[in-house]
Amino acid sequence: MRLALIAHDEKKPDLIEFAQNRQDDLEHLDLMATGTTGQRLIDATGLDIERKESGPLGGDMQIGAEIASETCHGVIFLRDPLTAQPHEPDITALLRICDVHDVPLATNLASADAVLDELLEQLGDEPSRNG
Ligand SMILES: O=C(CO)COP(=O)(O)O
Repeated sequence: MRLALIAHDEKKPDLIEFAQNRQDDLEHLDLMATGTTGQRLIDATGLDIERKESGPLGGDMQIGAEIASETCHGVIFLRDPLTAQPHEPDITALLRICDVHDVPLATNLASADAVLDELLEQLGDEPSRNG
């Protein structure tokens, strides 16, 4: 079961805190992330994460390609809704391809636990919340 983790700069601290709280569960999944998000998560948690390109350099599109190939089964993408992004078309395309393939997608912290729990359930694992 493969999960993609992505956060815009203003939301990276939230995603790091989420990953620390749910580290035991995240270790059961095959993780990937956009470049900077992935490095920040690796530094903070030591989780094994495949790093794609940085979002503005095509990382969102690489994750979108995995979704189209059905090799990515969930996405947690903490978007910054208050800051314009130069690669907005790529972001829109990623959100769209999740809908095309009916892939669970969380775009804020309130729904991130639900996406993670869904993937764990598909794996047959019980979620173990630390937080
Ligand atoms: O821009 C992003 C998603 O649209 C995230 O990219 P980084 O993880 O490289 O900051």
